[in-house]
Amino acid sequence: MHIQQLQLKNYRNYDVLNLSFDDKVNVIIGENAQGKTNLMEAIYVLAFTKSHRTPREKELIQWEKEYAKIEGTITKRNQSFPVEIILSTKGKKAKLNHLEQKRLSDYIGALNVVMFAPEDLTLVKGPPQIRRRFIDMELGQIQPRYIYHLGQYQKVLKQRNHLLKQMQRNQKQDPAVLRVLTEQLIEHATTLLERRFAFLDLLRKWADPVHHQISRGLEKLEINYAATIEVSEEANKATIETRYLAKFQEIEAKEIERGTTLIGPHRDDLLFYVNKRNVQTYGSQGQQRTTALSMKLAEIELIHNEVGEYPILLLDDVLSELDDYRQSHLLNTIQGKVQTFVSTTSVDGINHNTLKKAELFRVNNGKVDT
Ligand SMILES: Nc1ncnc2c1ncn2[C@@H]1O[C@H](COP(=O)(O)OP(=O)(O)OP(=O)(O)O)[C@@H](O)[C@H]1O
Repeated sequence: MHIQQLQLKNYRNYDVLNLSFDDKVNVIIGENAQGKTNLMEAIYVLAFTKSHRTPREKELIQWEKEYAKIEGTITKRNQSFPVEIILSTKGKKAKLNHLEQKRLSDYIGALNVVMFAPEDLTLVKGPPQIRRRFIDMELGQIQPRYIYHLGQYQKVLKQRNHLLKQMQRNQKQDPAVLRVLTEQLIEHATTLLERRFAFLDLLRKWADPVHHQISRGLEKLEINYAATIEVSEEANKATIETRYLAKFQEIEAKEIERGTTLIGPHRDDLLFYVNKRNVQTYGSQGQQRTTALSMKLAEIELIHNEVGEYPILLLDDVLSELDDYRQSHLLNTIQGKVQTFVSTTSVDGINHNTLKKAELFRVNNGKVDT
């Protein structure tokens, strides 16, 4: 799939922008703070309805303006269709084929995007929420129903945490209410866990050969899911539910004492092993980078396999962070089949042929010259 056109209005430092893209490689070049990431971010928002760098959507609207609009024309399975996101101080609207979608989960998935930015290099070493976010975003874009379940889980989690806080403060609360919320939480937690296990199975299938190749055959990558209950990935729904229930009963007093929910998918993590050693603890910086790159490349193949089309790849200021070998591997892999956007302050040191043939966009203070 690819994005043919992009129009922005009041988006970050862009007043009005109207661009047509090459369906192979587009290089966004400019000095610091001119709007390169803003442009990449706009494409990301068009896919996910939210930014990769801030949860505060107000920041996306140009200062002093009431709303921001991102419009795109997407080509997928040989058909072109418009997509649109409108952000305003009152909320957010997502339109597909000019029709407003009631639920964002009905919109997400229309456009598939894989973003690779310097912060993704911390996927391995960084805090667990980075890895949970990775699973949630990537799984969500191939299975929009997952986003719905995630939303339901978060809603109940919030209510349950609120209740536990009240119980912690010795405010009179009916323990039966806690039991009801626990049951509801378990139901959604089980669905999330089952879907995450299935996703991981797919991810491994692609990540393992990719990693083997980038490491020149020297490394074997394994990815494990660390859940807050003891359960195998093959476990069925009933078993997962039983394990959650038993654990919640075991830790009830502790949860009240702490005033928060201590187990569930919101506390799970991914563990990466290279040649049987944990990369988070023992991996060199190079191995951690290779692992992060393997995950991104695996995602591209996974989406291709699940959706039937390659996603759009956004490489935001990340090529210069990779050494020549990893850079070439990445560019060779995507060459000719993945519409790619590369942002950079300079093309010096990026010698790959793919970039020499790319369409250039020069960004200067919220204006773009082609
Ligand atoms: N809501 C907003 N309204 C207007 N301008 C904004 C808004 N948010 C950010 N900006 C401006 O956008 C610019 C930053 O753009 P961006 O993050 O795309 O930089 P960049 O070109 O990617 O630079 P770098 O190479 O340093 O990452 C800054 O000048 C900032 O002041």
